[in-house]
Amino acid sequence: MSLMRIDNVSFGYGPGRRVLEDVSLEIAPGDTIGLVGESGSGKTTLLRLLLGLARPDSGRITFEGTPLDPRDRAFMRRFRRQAQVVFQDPYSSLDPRQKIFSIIAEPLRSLRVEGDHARLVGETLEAVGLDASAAGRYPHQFSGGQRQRIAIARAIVAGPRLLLADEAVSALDLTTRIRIVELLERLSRRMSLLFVSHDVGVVAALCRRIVILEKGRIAEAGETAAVLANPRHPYTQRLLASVPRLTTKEASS
Ligand SMILES: Nc1ncnc2c1ncn2[C@@H]1O[C@H](COP(=O)(O)OP(=O)(O)OP(=O)(O)O)[C@@H](O)[C@H]1O
Repeated sequence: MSLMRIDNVSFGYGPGRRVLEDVSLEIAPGDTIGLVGESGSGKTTLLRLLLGLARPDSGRITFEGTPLDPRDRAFMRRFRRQAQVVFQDPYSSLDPRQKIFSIIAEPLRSLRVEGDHARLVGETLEAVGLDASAAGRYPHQFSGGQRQRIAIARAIVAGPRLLLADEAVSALDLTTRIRIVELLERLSRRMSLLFVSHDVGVVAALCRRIVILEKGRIAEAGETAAVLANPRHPYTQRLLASVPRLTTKEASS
């Protein structure tokens, strides 16, 4: 069974222009999918719908076969434990007044996860490449890349099956970006990953499948290597032509 499905979803922020039009997408357990498109193509909007933060005007979104319904609080709490998100900006996404322990443990508290939170936070910090002692410090004591590791730790601490990443490496310098992509690659071996990006190169390095969004519609989708080797849609061809050199998985490892 698929982990998450979007069937024929359309959405607009108000009457008038549609932001997403007849979008269908299936996320299987273990999938790594790159969602690519120019600014304004609707990537973040699709992510918001997937998280249940907005509801489609038409079509259906299901998680493990159950339709997402923000009014069903018990289901949404179970769903939030299974699907977590990392945003672009590691500076604004962490509360500067809270210690790292409190930031990472927040989903454990709000999702009422049982168990030893201190142990879980320590293990998760180590899983993202930070020392467990980081728990006692504040966000300003860390670099941008380290903050993004902290944001990733908060997203994975409750053991989600799906990680959604919205431009999660775009704000980082090149070396840090490669390290965080490597971390996401490692994590993707134990959870599904939907990686939203305008950077085809990073998607080529990280994602087995690629979905290309153009003005709210899926222009092309398939195995990343096949789509990039033989782009059929003119939009994909243009997008690829604008990428001077792709960073392939081999080249970055
Ligand atoms: N809250 C909102 N209210 C009204 N329109 C919005 C809202 N959020 C986004 N839009 C519009 O919806 C369209 C899609 O925006 P969205 O942020 O989903 O695109 P995106 O592909 O993620 O872009 P970017 O790469 O720049 O983040 C844009 O035209 C945008 O102006």
